[in-house]
Amino acid sequence: MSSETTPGAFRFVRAYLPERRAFIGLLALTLLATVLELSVPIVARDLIDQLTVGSHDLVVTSFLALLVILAALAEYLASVQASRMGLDTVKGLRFRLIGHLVRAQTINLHQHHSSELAARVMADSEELNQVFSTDLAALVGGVLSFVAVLGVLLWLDWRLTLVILGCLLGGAILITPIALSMSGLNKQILQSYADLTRQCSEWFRHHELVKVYGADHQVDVQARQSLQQYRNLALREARGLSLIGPISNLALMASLIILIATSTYWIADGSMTMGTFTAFLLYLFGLAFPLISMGMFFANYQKACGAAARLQTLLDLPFESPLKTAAEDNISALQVQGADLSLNGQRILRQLQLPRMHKGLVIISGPSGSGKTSLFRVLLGLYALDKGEVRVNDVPLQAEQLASLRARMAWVEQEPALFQATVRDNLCLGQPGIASELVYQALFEAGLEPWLTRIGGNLELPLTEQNHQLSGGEKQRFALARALVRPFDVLLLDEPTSALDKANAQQLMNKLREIAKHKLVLMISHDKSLFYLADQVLQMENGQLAESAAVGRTAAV
Ligand SMILES: Nc1ncnc2c1ncn2[C@@H]1O[C@H](COP(=O)(O)OP(=O)(O)OP(=O)(O)O)[C@@H](O)[C@H]1O
Repeated sequence: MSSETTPGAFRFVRAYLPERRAFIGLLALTLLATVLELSVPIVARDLIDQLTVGSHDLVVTSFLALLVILAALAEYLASVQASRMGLDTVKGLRFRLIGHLVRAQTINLHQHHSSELAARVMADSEELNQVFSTDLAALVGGVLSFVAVLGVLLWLDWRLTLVILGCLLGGAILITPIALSMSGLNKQILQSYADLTRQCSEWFRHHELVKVYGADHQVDVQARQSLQQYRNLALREARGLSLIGPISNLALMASLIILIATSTYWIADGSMTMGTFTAFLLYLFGLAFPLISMGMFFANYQKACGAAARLQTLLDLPFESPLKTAAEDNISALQVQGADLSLNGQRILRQLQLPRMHKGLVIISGPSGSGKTSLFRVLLGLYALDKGEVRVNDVPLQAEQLASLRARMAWVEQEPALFQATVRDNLCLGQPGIASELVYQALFEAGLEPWLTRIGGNLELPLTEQNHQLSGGEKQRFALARALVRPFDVLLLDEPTSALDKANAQQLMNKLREIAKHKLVLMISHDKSLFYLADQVLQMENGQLAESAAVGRTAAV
């Protein structure tokens, strides 16, 4: 489905709606509640007619009390069932959205702010929850009781019924355009909410920068503007929704006045009993409330359609590869042939050729912006090439092999990304259940023994969002430890020594040389003093390989 089409909210959530059984349950409970509620005025009429002639039957009174209690119980159960259905629906939808977004193509995700995506997954879907829980139950009950009440009223007095119905339908007609305007407005409100969430997240995440650069006043200005914009949109919506109540009340009041005026006349001339009048009064609400709930459903459904359209654009983001579990194939050789890559109209890699590599330490160097990190992303399958191929074990890499490829690769990013999670969870990413001994070993191998001692060897220590528990260099080594925890054939390191002092850099290089005896280690570095340790140095320039030099080591590549 294209992002331009607005899917009906029903069509959009169809896949996540609960089983038919749940709907039948809701319908049965609502039907029961409606029948019980509709029986109350009839029994009340008999009781009042008895009281007006001075008699009183205890059985009728007890029956009426029982009906009221049972009606309340059935209504309660129907309401719980509706909430359960709404919550299950939104749970399924959110699960699909989260799963889709973590598997969507990296390049598309780069266009969105993570907080905005999070806000959309949670806030937009909440609109659908409202419609498919409370409103849906009210609608089902409303339609049932509307039809039943209409039948009873026509039987009691058809002329009066038609007059009252006319007043109520007039109210419903007035409400319709208000409801219809909700879809577009709600899209704007949700976008404004997502924008605000993104801005807040940026301000709070970079609060130190904001303080040091005295940008707090700038934040004030932007915050005031964004909050005002959100408030104005929400107020427009509130104005629309607030009209529904008074219009409904007006229609109800007009009906009531007509009902009382005509009934007084008929009671006086003896053609209507007090009991029938009371029943009519009670049933009037049975007509008005369903109409109000239908109006609310209609308005909220329009809002939900706006939310569904926004969420559909997220589900339209293409997947990076078909979902497949990783196979156990080892990577014995890696090569790049004629790689072309453009991002946002800019050519990043141009006919790049990388020699066939199988083990050893290869350093990739070159000026800033020459495409080294992008090359790593290509090797990891995060960026898809426009032309050319990555060859794994001498065969062109296919999208469906990505999971297998990644299962044999370990990546140490340029700016180590750490989760706000425990040390263990950060290190065992994608490898839950790894023994603590292996985690400690990876930390030792990455040269983090002193840090581990400082935190008392506590793998359950939670890292904060800003990861202040680690220095810049420690973060780099922590990212290396995360890579070393997993089994791999190829280790990709993006400037791993940039934040290390000489001693730690030397220690890291010794470790990499050791690994390179059996595995392929690709390392991006600007540090020429390390080149002598490499088996090969590849020099990149302007998205191409400028130079390739075998250095006097084992020359295993
Ligand atoms: N997702 C993207 N969207 C747009 N441009 C991108 C994207 N990723 C990388 N680029 C651009 O590609 C070019 C190469 O970036 P890359 O990070 O690969 O360079 P690099 O050689 O690793 O640089 P450095 O040594 O400074 O880390 C840069 O100009 C960058 O702006």
